[in-house]
Amino acid sequence: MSDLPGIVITGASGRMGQMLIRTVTESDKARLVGAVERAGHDWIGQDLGTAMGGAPSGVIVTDDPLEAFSGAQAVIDFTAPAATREFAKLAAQARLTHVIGTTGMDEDDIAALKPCARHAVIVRAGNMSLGVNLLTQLTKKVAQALDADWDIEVIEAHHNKKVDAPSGTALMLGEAAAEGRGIALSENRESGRDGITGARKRGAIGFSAIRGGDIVGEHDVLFAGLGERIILRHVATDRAIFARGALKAALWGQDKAPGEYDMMDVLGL
Ligand SMILES: NC(=O)C1=CN([C@@H]2O[C@H](COP(=O)(O)OP(=O)(O)OC[C@H]3O[C@@H](n4cnc5c(N)ncnc54)[C@H](OP(=O)(O)O)[C@@H]3O)[C@@H](O)[C@H]2O)C=CC1
Ligand SMILES: O=C(O)C1=N[C@H](C(=O)O)C[C@H](O)C1
Repeated sequence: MSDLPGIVITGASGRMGQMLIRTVTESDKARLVGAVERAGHDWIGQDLGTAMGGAPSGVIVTDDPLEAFSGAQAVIDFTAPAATREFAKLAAQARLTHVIGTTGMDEDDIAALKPCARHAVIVRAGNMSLGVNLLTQLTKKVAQALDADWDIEVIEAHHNKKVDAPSGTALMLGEAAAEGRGIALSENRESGRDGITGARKRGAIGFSAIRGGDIVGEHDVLFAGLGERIILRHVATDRAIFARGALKAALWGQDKAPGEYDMMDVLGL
């Protein structure tokens, strides 16, 4: 039996689930040992490779996460907030590295991870790509250099199946801008403008979301001053960038102490 870290993918049939399965399967640094889907899903009990329209893989899709986690070293989870909360408890029980890409988690969801991080290495980020994590650092630096005469707006675009807004990435970028400016995002966030909104509040950090077609993910951080604008932009054209980052995080977590980490820790940024 190989001693490469064994990885389980949750939400196996999803857009990211399938991309993660391909990424882990093609990697020579890890092996795919489990695939989890929701009870009642068509894929349950089927060979994963066959379900994905390819050759048999030897991994049977299960709706029993605890069973899948028991033979693994890491779980990569891009699903939904309620599912991620449940997976976090089970990953802690099995002492796994839990890589969380799920977005749209509220304060309660995030607080629920804390006790799990006493037993599991949790790496969570709204975006696992190298490019966006670099952009986050750049955003913080630019915001540090500019005062509130420069209005900050985060504009994001995603495919028409996305269920949460602003995107996890937009919130990461907004947090970085707020940190650079030395303010709390929660007290300065402005989103969903419609109707007679009144003039823009000085110092606000604005968010706008576009949804359409098959857009993978695009993010602009706009710094609008008097007579000039700076735009920092990231364009994702392939979901493989998120999957590669997530696999890197799962491997990185193997020799770390339990706790909560993000992609900045993984990438050393
Ligand atoms: N951090 C990052 O870098 C990135 C994060 N994301 C985030 O990842 C998440 C998933 O995105 P995407 O793949 O596009 O979405 P999809 O809807 O395509 O996939 C989500 C998958 O999770 C499954 N799922 C939901 N609830 C459960 C459950 N209780 N048990 C088992 N499986 C469950 C869904 O099953 P079912 O269809 O039956 O509901 C589905 O297969 C989103 O939050 C998205 O924002 C996406 C890309 C990058
Ligand atoms: O749902 C998506 O697709 C994506 N979600 C993440 C987010 O909310 O920022 C990352 C990426 O932009 C794709």
